[in-house]
Amino acid sequence: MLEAVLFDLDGTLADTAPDLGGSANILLLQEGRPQQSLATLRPYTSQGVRGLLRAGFGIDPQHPDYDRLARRFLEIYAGRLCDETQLFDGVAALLDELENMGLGWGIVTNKRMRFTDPLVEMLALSPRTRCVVSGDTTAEAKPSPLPILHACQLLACRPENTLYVGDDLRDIQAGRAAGCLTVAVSYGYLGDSGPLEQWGADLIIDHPSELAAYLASHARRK
Ligand SMILES: O=C(O)COP(=O)(O)O
Ligand SMILES: [Mg+2]
Repeated sequence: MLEAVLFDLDGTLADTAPDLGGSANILLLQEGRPQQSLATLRPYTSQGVRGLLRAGFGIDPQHPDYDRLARRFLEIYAGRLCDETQLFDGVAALLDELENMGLGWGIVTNKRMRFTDPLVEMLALSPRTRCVVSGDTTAEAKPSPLPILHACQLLACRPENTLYVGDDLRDIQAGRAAGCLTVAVSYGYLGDSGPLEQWGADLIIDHPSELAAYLASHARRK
C-alpha cells in the first residue's frame, strides 16, 4: 500500500532551467564571454552550479576561477529564483490528485536550503508539501539515501511504501538505496547519465498525468 510520494524539485516538479540558464548568461555577459542558448544549458542544470559553469565556462571545481564564478553565479541566481520558473505542465493537477487520494507528498532536492525554501514558497507549494529536504539538510546529498530516509521519517512513511520521483540518475540511485519505489521522468533535464531506461527505475513517465493514472490504479486511501 502506497503511503507517500516524494519528488525531486529541479527538472521534476519545477522547470528551473530558464532562471538557472538566465543566471549563467548574466555571468557570461559580466565576464565578457559569449551567451549560450537555453537549449544548450538545459541538460546541465540538473548538476546545479557545477554543471552550469562547465557548460558556460568549460571549467570544473579544480579550476582556479571556479570558486569566484560559483559565488557570483549563486548571488545572481538568488536574485532571480522564480522570474521564469514554473511548475511543469501537469504537476499542479498531479498534486491535487495526490491530496484528493489522501497521499502525503514531499520534496527532496539537492538544491541548497537558501534557494529551495524561498523557491518553494514562491511556487505556492509551502502550505501543501509535507516536507522540504534540501541538499544541505542532511549530512549527505543524493545519490546518498540519507535525504530520502530523512523525508520518510518526517512523513512517518515506510520507504518501501514510498515513491521517489526524479529526473536524474542520482535520484533513482538514492531512491533505490533508500528502499523506495522509483519513478524516472523523461521530461526533465536527464543530465549526462546515459539512457534513463537503464537507470533501474520501477516506472518511467513522459508526463505527470501518467503518474496520476498509475497511482489511481495502485494507491489506497489511508
Ligand atoms: O540544484 C541541484 O543541484 C539539483 O536540484 P534537484 O535535486 O532538485 O534536481
Ligand atoms: Mg532534478
